[in-house]
Amino acid sequence: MIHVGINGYGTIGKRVADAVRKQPDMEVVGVAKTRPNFEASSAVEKGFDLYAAVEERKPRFAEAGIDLAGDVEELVEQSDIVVDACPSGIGADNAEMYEEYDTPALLQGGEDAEVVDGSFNARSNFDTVEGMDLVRVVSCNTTGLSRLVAPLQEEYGIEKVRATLVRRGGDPAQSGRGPINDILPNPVELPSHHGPDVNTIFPDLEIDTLGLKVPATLMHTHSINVTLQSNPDAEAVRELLDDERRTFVIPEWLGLDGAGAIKELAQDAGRPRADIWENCIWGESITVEGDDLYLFQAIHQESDVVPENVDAIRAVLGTKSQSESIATTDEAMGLDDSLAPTRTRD
Ligand SMILES: NC(=O)C1=CN([C@@H]2O[C@H](COP(=O)(O)OP(=O)(O)OC[C@H]3O[C@@H](n4cnc5c(N)ncnc54)[C@H](O)[C@@H]3O)[C@@H](O)[C@H]2O)C=CC1
Ligand SMILES: O=C(OP(=O)(O)O)[C@H](O)COP(=O)(O)O
Repeated sequence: MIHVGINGYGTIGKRVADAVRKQPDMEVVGVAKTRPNFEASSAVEKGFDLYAAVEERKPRFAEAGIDLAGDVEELVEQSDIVVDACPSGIGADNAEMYEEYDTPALLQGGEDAEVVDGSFNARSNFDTVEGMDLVRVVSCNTTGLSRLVAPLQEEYGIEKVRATLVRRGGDPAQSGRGPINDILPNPVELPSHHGPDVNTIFPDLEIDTLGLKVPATLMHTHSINVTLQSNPDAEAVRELLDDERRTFVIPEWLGLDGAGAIKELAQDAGRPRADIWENCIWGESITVEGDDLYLFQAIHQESDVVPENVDAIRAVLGTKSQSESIATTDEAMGLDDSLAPTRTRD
């Protein structure tokens, strides 16, 4: 059994904790929280041991009637690996603690590439992180781009990727974020961090990325142009992408016109928290003009990195091969249960 600690139990941390708990080869040691809130309450309800991330705030847990199993340092010491899902920048601050206890850790996409020994995407570079102390699971958008690049690169070769990322303003519970009535170039300078981040996974790839932020909370949407090194027809590209494990090529008949409908489908399919772990690629958008491929895809920012974190645990510890790990993760999480009966998988 791999003993996994989760430090930071918010949007990403709570999802990773649930996914890790479902794995046949993993056990959640506990989760660290800074304060008692609704997420601490649900962690207790789920039976996760709670550890205090900030010593001085321990009395607040006692006042809320929440028992603590210890301090975050104890969690780190007892864990074979820690998934750090703290807000951007805090993961880098925590690196010293992980080093002190000689516990490898996964940081998230909000951290800078320079902070870690390597960046990770299960489909693209699983074998590169074994034995590393500090690994970054790249951001939701970067994960979505990497999953797309990997099969296209292998099958057709890529001359250049140009991606415009229409980013949700905040997650549904982040009531303080925006914009609420605007469309912002964000960042206004090129490239956005996503292109250089994709290059931490594919060092030699030519890629330009532009970002916008819009008043939406459900998903990001990508407008993609890939100049290929060969000229496949659109149907071949559709089949290639449909055969990937963590992509969902949306058939036209489903009538999914946007993120709202996709989330509704996930809810109807009984997905936990209506999560969509796959890239959602509109089948009709897949178009090839000469050697230029175009498509639209939607990315569920709160959950696409969750199976990636699970695979990164095994990749760092070297306990399973890439294909074994991805298959185990997907089966345990229910990712193999397609959102709609559009394909069969071996
Ligand atoms: N929310 C998203 O859409 C995605 C976020 N990420 C990345 O994941 C990381 C976490 O993001 P979210 O889960 O969205 O943030 P969040 O704010 O929802 O959750 C972070 C949690 O960590 C807690 N925390 C704060 N300081 C802490 C400390 N010192 N020790 C332990 N816990 C602490 C917060 O109270 C909160 O519960 C960031 O690097 C972010 O860039 C990556 C992909 C998507
Ligand atoms: O990793 C994410 O997005 P990103 O790939 O645009 O940085 C998550 O959606 C978090 O982004 P945020 O920094 O806007 O909360």
